[in-house]
Amino acid sequence: MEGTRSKPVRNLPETIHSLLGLKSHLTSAWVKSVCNIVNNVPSSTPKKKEDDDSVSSAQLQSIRDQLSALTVHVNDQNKRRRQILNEFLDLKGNIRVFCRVKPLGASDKRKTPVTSDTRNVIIKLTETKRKTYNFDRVLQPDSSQDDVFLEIEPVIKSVIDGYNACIFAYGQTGTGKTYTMEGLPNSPGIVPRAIKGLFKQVEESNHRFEITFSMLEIYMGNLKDLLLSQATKPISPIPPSLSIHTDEKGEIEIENLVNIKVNDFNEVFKLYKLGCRNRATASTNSNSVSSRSHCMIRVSITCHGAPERRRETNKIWLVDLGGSERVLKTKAIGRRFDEGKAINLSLSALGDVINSLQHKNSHIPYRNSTLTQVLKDSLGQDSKTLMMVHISPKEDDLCETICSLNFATRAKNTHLGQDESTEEQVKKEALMMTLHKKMEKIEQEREIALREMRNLNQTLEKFSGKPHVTEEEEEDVIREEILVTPKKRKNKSRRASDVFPSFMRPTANSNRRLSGADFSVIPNGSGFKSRRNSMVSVRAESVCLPLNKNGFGSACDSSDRSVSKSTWVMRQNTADDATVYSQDISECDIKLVVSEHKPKVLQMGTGSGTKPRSRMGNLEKDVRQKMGGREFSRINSWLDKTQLPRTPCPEQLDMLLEKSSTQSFTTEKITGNEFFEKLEDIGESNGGETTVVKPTPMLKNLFELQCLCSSEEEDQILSRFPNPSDEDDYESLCPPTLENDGFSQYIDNEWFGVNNNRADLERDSPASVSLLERERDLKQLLPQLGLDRSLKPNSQRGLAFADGVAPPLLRAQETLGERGFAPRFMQKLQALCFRILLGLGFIDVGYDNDFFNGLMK
Ligand SMILES: Nc1ncnc2c1ncn2[C@@H]1O[C@H](COP(=O)(O)OP(=O)(O)OP(=O)(O)O)[C@@H](O)[C@H]1O
Repeated sequence: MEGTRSKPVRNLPETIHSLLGLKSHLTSAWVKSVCNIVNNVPSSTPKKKEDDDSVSSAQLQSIRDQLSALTVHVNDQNKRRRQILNEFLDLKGNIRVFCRVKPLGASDKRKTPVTSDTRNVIIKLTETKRKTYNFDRVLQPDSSQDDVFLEIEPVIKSVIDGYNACIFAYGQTGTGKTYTMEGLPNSPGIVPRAIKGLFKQVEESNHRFEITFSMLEIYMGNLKDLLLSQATKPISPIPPSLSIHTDEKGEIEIENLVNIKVNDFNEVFKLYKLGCRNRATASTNSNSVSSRSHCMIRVSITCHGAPERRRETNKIWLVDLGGSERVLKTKAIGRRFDEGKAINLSLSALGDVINSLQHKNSHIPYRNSTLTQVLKDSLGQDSKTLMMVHISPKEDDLCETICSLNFATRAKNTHLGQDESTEEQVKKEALMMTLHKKMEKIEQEREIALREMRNLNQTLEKFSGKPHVTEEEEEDVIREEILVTPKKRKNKSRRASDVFPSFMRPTANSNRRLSGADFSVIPNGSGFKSRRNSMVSVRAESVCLPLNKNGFGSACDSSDRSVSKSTWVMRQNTADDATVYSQDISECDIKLVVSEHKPKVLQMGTGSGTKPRSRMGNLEKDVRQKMGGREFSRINSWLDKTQLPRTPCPEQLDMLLEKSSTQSFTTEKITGNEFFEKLEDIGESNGGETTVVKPTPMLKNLFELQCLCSSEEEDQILSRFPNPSDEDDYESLCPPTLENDGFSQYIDNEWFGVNNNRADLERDSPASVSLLERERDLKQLLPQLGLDRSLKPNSQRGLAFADGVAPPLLRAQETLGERGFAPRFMQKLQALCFRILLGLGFIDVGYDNDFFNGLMK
């Protein structure tokens, strides 16, 4: 800089000299032209900018035009692809039957009577007699899960194209149905691959899809929602009964079935795990964890504004059928026998339906079983059906294998296999190959177009700050707004109990049928409160079951009737019933007594004779579950409501930690803390300065967590804590005493480390087992929550916890200041802790004075 500035000074004489030398050139024309240049310099910059602006806006418009053209092009390609795929699947057959042969076990050295090639299964009946069964495809014992999915893929694509589809696994118990459908962690089966495939297709598509997930079970002819946690106690709320309906378009809808919107595979996986836990399995002679029911997964897909799709909303059913086997062979008795009978009856009905469809009969006997009623719109017409028949190559299983193969033969497309001449088959194969190639070409072109669209969108976003929104996407946003808004007004509707005399009010059962888990409240006395402000207790007062000689009546022989009349009741499994659950008993009559809960003033101390707050834990759970009902559309909130106890999931924790500004416990004097504003002025005034305790990150953030109860629930909980308007009313300031129930009896104070006298915790209760399973998670989570850092090295009763004892999550003693706060503070604190417990899902945990005293030490 120095150099450049001094240079003209140094060269000034030379410059003057040269200018003087040039003076002959300083004509008026020269001066004018220089002036022009000089004039143009300042004015040229803004002008250039204007040009840039006009160019970029033109560019933007051109990008938009290109995007619109590409959208049209891709839509067109989608349409063509759909047509070709449909043609391809038509040639293959809309109902296709595959056979999968299970590999022989290492210990099974005997010779197998089953041999196979890619299309045929040959059974050696005697030394001289062989029988051949042919299929659309035979998956031989060495076939992998990849090979299976390769055959499934076109069906998944057709689901994206708006067709209904149904893939089910059929076969004798233990032949690998669950292996094919679910697979193992290292070799996933059809269900995870299909769902992943769907999400991949959705991602690649230029449309917006909404995907929902449901999971149900047909057990003994009755439907059970697998996404609803089973009630474990007699007083738990009864889940809504499911019933099958056909809408005006002929689509099947299952009323009250939980249908949860899912955004990615992980969400589906969580729900799937939840559903599997609720499944009915038992040990049979053939399989130690045999499915005693049909497990059905439904994935529904909605896409608005895609006219090239067959339907706006369509679905795919993925069904793991119950194991078929001759009940004589299994020597099943009692419930096992009934289960086997029910499974066989519904499988036979399924075979009848498929056979009638294949023969294009005028009457299709859908109504013969619950299974076929549910699948009605996904079997036949233009739906894609794929049946995987599983057989065992073992000699011992030969009879079952022949039964399964005969079943499959009935279902098989009569136009395929041996009924076709070789010439016809070759012609068809060639045509299919051509179609396949065409489809591949279109897909490649589409992929290029989509990539280009993505690039253009990025450019557009860079220049204009917002992505290109198609008309369809705009419509979606508007539609979502329209759909979401009315939900908020839901609770304002009047109840039948407000309007009708008692004899006209719906019964508990009809309520359940009509409105899911929404129980009707019978007003008790004149002061009927709205649901928002009243506590409701629900319990089954009496249960009348039509017991026959064999115990509970089997519904399998009247599936039609049982669908509409089935009701749900919990009962404990009897010793001979090893089935993991048994919720649904047909034709039973349940009297529901629903009464309003009146909050009462509580007695101080644990030893009080009367415990007016008894069953409060359950009550809260009831309310939570009831409020849950079918209204949850978000998977996490659904899981929060259905899985107790649970810890915040890792994603929530990440979010929580990210949000957390303070990572360690501190006690300091602050004013106007946001957290305590929520608790109102609970601190003790101290010379004009409010002494409060800065909340721990965990407490603070838990408050914000989604898994905390809704404001409505909070109101209900807080209504149990009387407002101490009258300071002299010491009774009202007593902490609530919740009667221990369920697993809380095993953990009560030990949970919080207040009373360590009880060394021998019982570990065999299912509840305590699940709780202790959580303990491991919680221990791992503590460092993340910053709780471990708050420990004092010599703390006797700090946050350290003995092995095997559940961690004292909320015993953050340092944070809670000194003793001597007014009872009012105690009371508010209890309310807060209760909320946190509820948020964490530990609502069953009983707590009493000791807990709070320990907390305050
Ligand atoms: N193709 C296969 N390759 C490897 N293992 C298999 C295969 N098929 C089945 N198995 C194994 O055989 C066992 C029984 O299989 P699975 O539970 O899937 O049978 P299932 O037909 O679903 O029985 P059920 O009807 O009683 O539920 C499992 O341990 C499974 O891993």
